[in-house]
Amino acid sequence: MVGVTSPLTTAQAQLASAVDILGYSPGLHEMLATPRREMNVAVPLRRDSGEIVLFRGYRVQHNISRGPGKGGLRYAASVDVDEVRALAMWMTWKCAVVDVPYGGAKGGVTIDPRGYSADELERVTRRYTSEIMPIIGPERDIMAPDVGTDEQTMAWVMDTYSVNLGYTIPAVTTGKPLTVGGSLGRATATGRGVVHATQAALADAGVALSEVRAAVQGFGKVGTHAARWLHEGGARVVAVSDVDGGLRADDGLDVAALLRHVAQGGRLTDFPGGEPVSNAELLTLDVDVLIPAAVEGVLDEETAAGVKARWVVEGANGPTTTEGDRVLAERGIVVVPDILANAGGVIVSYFEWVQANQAYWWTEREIAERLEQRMRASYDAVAAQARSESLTLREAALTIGVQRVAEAHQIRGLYP
Ligand SMILES: NC(=O)C1=CN([C@@H]2O[C@H](COP(=O)(O)OP(=O)(O)OC[C@H]3O[C@@H](n4cnc5c(N)ncnc54)[C@H](OP(=O)(O)O)[C@@H]3O)[C@@H](O)[C@H]2O)C=CC1
Ligand SMILES: O=C(O)CCC(=O)C(=O)O
Repeated sequence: MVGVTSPLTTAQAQLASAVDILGYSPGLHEMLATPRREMNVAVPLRRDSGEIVLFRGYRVQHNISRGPGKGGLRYAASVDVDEVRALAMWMTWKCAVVDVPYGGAKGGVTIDPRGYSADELERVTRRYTSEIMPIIGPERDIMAPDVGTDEQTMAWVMDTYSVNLGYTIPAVTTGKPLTVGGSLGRATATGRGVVHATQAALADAGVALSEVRAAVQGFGKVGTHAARWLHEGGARVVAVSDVDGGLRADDGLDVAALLRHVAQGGRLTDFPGGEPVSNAELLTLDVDVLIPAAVEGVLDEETAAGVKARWVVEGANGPTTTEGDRVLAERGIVVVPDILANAGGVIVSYFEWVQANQAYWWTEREIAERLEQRMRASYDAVAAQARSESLTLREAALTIGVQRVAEAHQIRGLYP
């Protein structure tokens, strides 16, 4: 996507650094680096106009040693198999770091959803699901929304899977609408978890959320809720952006009014309560906390050199390249890594799957409390490892995640 370094290069370099710290053999490294299973499918679509177009679709199960594959489904024109491989690998370490009983998977279709009608997107989703039917299922691989997909997409996937098997199977997807077995709190979970991670990192430095100024890149399913929870927690959100650019207000944006404006169909950049700011400028604003919550690779070596925030909390997957990460570390900027910071989504997806399997629904308060507990416990374990081994938070999170996966292989007898 954005940037010169590909997401797969970044993901592989991160794994290599964890393997180096853990002292693993080349054979084990290769096993951890290699996706367990991949499907590459053609997804034809008859457009509303009658024209036939063809997309590529992928589902990559990077690792299934700790449980079923788990991870989102992305619709974007820039999707390719290597990006999906990287995202699937990050899911593996993420699920292990926050100790949910899953492996890691991800899916993608090379389609820009903005150019297609809802009926067309439904047909694409049903065809893609039918093509990958053999490898998904509530015990095999469970999908969730990612960039360009949403609750409706998950309802179509669940329905297609269910009608093929002849009965309703809500646990095949998470992030579904509540009416078909979705969970309270899933829609807001990733953004909420990002704010729990932010609070935990700030607390390590004796700083309260109410004392900080923050900028959020990306105003989708993650960014909107991150901005909202930051605002509600007393932080001053001074800039937000979407693909068309951003808005800044040095005294703080009225996030509640901005969310209402966007919910009513307004463009973020047309909101009257701020000045324009570009996506590039947003990353180097004079803030305490920077939350990249859009796409990969935006914090490369050059951009990282200009970051003024003291904390970078990765709402997106892979927003920082390996070179960007080195520069941020050298400059003493604390990076709360994606596999920890944005894990709130998969944590509540896990709660949704548990509820669907038991056909018993929890209250919103139970979900919020359990999410916070798990985010806090995961952050504390990563921070303790970072302190005791003199690692960055990313190195600590990766070594915890990679080690848990390697141990699962070892105990199952799959050690090479
Ligand atoms: N959804 C989830 O639960 C989880 C998502 N993530 C990760 O978080 C990130 C965002 O996902 P999500 O919020 O779900 O996706 P959405 O599609 O809901 O939102 C993406 C946002 O990023 C904006 N955007 C797209 N391209 C750019 C760009 N080049 N520069 C700046 N902004 C851009 C979009 O703008 P516009 O709307 O105008 O297109 C939109 O505001 C991804 O990396 C995803 O993998 C991680 C964990 C869980
Ligand atoms: O909720 C999930 O299962 C996974 C969400 C996701 O794709 C991610 O965490 O990157």
